[in-house]
Amino acid sequence: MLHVVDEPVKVRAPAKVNLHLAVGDLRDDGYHELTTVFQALSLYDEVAVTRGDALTVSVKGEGAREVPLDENNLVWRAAQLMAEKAGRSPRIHIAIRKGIPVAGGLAGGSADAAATLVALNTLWHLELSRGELSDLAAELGSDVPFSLRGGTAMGIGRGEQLLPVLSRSTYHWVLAFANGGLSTPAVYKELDRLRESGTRPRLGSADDLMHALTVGDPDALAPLLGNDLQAAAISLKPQLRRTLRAGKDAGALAAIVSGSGPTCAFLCRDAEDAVSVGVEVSATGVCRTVRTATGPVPGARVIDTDSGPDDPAQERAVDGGA
Ligand SMILES: C[C@](O)(CO)[C@H](O)COP(=O)(O)OP(=O)(O)OC[C@H]1O[C@@H](n2ccc(N)nc2=O)[C@H](O)[C@@H]1O
Ligand SMILES: Nc1ncnc2c1ncn2[C@@H]1O[C@H](COP(=O)(O)OP(=O)(O)OP(=O)(O)O)[C@@H](O)[C@H]1O
Repeated sequence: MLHVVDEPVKVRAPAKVNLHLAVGDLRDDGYHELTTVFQALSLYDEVAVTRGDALTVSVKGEGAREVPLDENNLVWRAAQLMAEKAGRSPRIHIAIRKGIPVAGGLAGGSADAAATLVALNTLWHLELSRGELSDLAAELGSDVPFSLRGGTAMGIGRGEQLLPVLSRSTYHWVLAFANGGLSTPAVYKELDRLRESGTRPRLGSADDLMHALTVGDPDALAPLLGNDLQAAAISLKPQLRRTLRAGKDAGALAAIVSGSGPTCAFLCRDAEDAVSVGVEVSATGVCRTVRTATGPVPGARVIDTDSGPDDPAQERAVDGGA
């Protein structure tokens, strides 16, 4: 699709949940060896890129005040990386509309970075392949290649090397956003500390979970969800226990911390159950707000200007939200 020069290129990128997150040993480079299964969710950030005089960033939406507007923003680094690759200067404005909570364990910053790569590939007519974009994505962060790809995929290495996963059917989720975020490095560090101070069980192989995904039955998938970072996230934010319990009590099939937390994700049997779980969790007051989402959905994609996170079919707040 050829874009008119001054028209913004808008890209929408999804949040993720780790259905399985097995954390191995700490490597010499400071990262942990992972075996993870990602699923992309219908909760989105939107990034609009236009030509400008200099590289500038603006942010609005969910948690916007906590997001840096300088080189500490992942989109800034994504723009610089693309500019280097293209041999040009990044004279652009990047407008981010956040639907994904900041530092929530849902890969919001990674979504924005992936969206920026896709947007600049279009704006500058670079025609980089998905593979080339994925290599650049891996330089920006471990979750960024998955934000680009979406769907359901296994991540190995530090999570950046993706392998295909066969997945049937659509899953229905409730996401409970917490007050405040958790720092990803701090959660990994806490897991190391917990492991040093006692034997903690480690998640086994993802084989059974992968089989359940090929069948597509949420009841079979639910008991197989697992996250080695969950204990560490709870250790840093003990109130997450109550949130997880509220999801189970409300009738969710499973309740897990998403990635490094503190967002909790509740797997539900169908769309109707998701709404009732969301309403009930919201009424308990254990979290800041509640959203329903489905997965898997595609990764970062250029969108038409008249659709996006406000599209009620894509992201819904649960009525009666806290
Ligand atoms: C928790 C997850 O979201 C699960 O998918 C990811 O592992 C985190 O991915 P991310 O936010 O893209 O993380 P990065 O920006 O690559 O790394 C941030 C920090 O998290 C820790 N980190 C991250 C990935 C990994 N495999 N091992 C780690 O120990 C390291 O301290 C690293 O310095
Ligand atoms: N575009 C961005 N959106 C949100 N936070 C950003 C962005 N760029 C940089 N940051 C910084 O990165 C930190 C982590 O943000 P992010 O929302 O990506 O966390 P997360 O969802 O927990 O990440 P992950 O699930 O990949 O570990 C924030 O506290 C913020 O300071």
